[in-house]
Amino acid sequence: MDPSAEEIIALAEQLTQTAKGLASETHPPARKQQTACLVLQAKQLIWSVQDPHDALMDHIVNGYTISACLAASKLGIFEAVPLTGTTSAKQVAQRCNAAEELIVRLMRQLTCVNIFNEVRLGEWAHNRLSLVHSEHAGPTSGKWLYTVSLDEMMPAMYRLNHYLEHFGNHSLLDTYIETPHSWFYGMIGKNFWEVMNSSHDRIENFIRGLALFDSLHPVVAMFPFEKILRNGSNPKRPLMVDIGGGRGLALLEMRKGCPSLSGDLILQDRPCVLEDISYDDLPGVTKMAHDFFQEQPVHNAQVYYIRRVMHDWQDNDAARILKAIIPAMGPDSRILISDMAIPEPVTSRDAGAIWLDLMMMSIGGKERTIRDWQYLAVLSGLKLVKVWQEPEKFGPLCVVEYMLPDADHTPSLGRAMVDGAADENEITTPKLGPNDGGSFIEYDLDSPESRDVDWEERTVVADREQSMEL
Ligand SMILES: C[S@@+](CC[C@H](N)C(=O)[O-])C[C@H]1O[C@@H](n2cnc3c(N)ncnc32)[C@H](O)[C@@H]1O
Repeated sequence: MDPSAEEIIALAEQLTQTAKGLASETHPPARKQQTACLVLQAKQLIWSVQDPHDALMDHIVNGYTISACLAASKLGIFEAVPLTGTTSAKQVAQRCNAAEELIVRLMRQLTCVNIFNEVRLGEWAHNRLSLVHSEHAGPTSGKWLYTVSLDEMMPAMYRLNHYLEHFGNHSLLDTYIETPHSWFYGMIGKNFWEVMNSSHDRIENFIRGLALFDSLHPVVAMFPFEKILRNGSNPKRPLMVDIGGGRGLALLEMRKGCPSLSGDLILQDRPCVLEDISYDDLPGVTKMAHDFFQEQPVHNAQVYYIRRVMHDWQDNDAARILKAIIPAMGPDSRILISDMAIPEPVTSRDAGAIWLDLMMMSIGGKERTIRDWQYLAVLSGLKLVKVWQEPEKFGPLCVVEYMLPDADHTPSLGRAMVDGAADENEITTPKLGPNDGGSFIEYDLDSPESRDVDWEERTVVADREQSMEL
């Protein structure tokens, strides 16, 4: 079980090689990738050599670090320490209107995990790991991500074992109103949105935090809209309906990023969400109150777009949302779902995203694997054309492309991207033979091995396939 000296040396040498490569790399995206690789290799080295009890202790420390971070954030400690220079615990205590001893004890915990430097006894300065928590970091501050992910959502999931003890081990997966989240906040009988809307601060903080996730979840970069929609584009035909579109930011990105496409952009959401959005916020976008469980009123749009919505819903309700769109679809209309496709099997490099599935579990939702997206297509009576995914750029985020089962257009573009040989006109308007079935290939639901995995070591030994073509 314990690694041999040779294995440890090999891991350390691998790390040195990656560090040397990084030192000579100047291209920012490549540097980012190499840095991620270096961090993963460093973690692998630690996991190999660390005493298992020490590793367990690290998890315990993490739990307490989180509570120290949240309390520090609430007290304003991250802002009370100046951007440059140092400050004493006494000054921080005065600025935060809190007891000095409290400040010292919280900052000690943070200092131990390299959030803040204690430059002299009782005197602290920011470092790169503390600054990101602070409003000093401007719009990229992680503060609001923390507020949503940890302050609002985590306490419920942290108590999952108590929830299961109370409701039983077969509960949770078929309810939205008896969830860990609604239970923790004493609002059994209310769904997630009702709990969120129960306080103005709560929903405000949530929306603010969610907005930060926007920059991590692009629209135009994840699907070749202009290439695929070009031939069907027509000023008289709706271009895109953003269903459950929130504040409509996806549509703004679409208009800006795809200038060659014409047609209306329509934002659908609940009336209370749309009320707050002015015309100036969303120039050129039509707002339309619509309950997505009711039949879709906009017919023959090129795209029915659904981002970060389906993961709120379990399969039967997710299928209801999709079935409500089907009667409105034209022969070449597409449903594009931008969510996540959990890699199977997961590995350590997926940890930065997989936690979202547990967060969704706490409110009765779920993230899906490609097989789950396939299942949802069958349940809804749709054809899964392709799952667009570029793990190196966007991790497990993906765009799932559904069409009507007998759709007369399918995007062979994906294949062309792989082959690099097809003529562009052929690509966008392929004519299929009666049994062609488009790019719909059989997916073996019993075999999750979409990655080449060394099961002995449980490490990925080859790159995950990009944009899995189905
Ligand atoms: C997580 S947000 C995603 C918002 C947006 N698509 C984005 O990516 O920023 C889920 C959205 O679904 C909307 N929603 C929830 N139930 C709905 C319903 N029955 N009909 C229409 N929209 C609904 C919510 O109001 C919210 O804006």
